[in-house]
Amino acid sequence: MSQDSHKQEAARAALKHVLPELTPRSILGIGTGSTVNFFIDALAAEKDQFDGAVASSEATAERLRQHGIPVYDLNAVEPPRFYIDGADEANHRLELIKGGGGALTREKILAAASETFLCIIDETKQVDMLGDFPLPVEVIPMARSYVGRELVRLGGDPEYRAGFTTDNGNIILDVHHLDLSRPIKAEEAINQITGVVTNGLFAKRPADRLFVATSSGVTEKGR
Ligand SMILES: O=C(CO)[C@H](O)[C@H](O)COP(=O)(O)O
Repeated sequence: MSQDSHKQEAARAALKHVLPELTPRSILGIGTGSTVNFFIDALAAEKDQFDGAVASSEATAERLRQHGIPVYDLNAVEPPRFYIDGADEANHRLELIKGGGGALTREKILAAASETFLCIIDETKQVDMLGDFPLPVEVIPMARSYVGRELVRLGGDPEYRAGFTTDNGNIILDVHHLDLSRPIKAEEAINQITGVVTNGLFAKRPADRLFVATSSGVTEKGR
């Protein structure tokens, strides 16, 4: 099975989990990326079963609208019943690295604001220790050099994501070689740097449930 088929399988498993809990008033938080796109495409057939969605990016909002799914401002609705999103890495404690697509800040807001965070990945994203994937850090543009120097002081090797601007008008530094053996500490330390909007470690708010698509089917892990 291809990686895309695995992503699709994980998305289908999450949808199966979500559907029995939806009411016509339910709001869903929807993440960003190729795995979640499979979820959105499958969700479209069920759009009568819930009210609408809050999107973690302009790209996701556009895809939802194309399917006729209403998209709301987070401030205008009740807390989303579920937040569904992919990840770049997930460890056995369901801590994640996210932000490969650059939507990490809105993703973190939705993960925080939603009742239950479901993460959908293919098996290539499963790791024993976070950190092979460079950690995305969203930064206010004028603080780029300062934040870069501070990240070096923390042991990292930041790389400017050239030509990319987030939906919030900021830049991304992808940080290699950080020691993420204590993910909550690292998440807090990086967020303390003035000029950092947030970083892509989801350790203080890990996923509640992880759906991992493997060659022998989808496994589910909960916290
Ligand atoms: O965090 C993300 C976007 O900011 C994505 O969830 C992450 O990059 C995984 O993407 P994909 O499903 O395309 O592999």
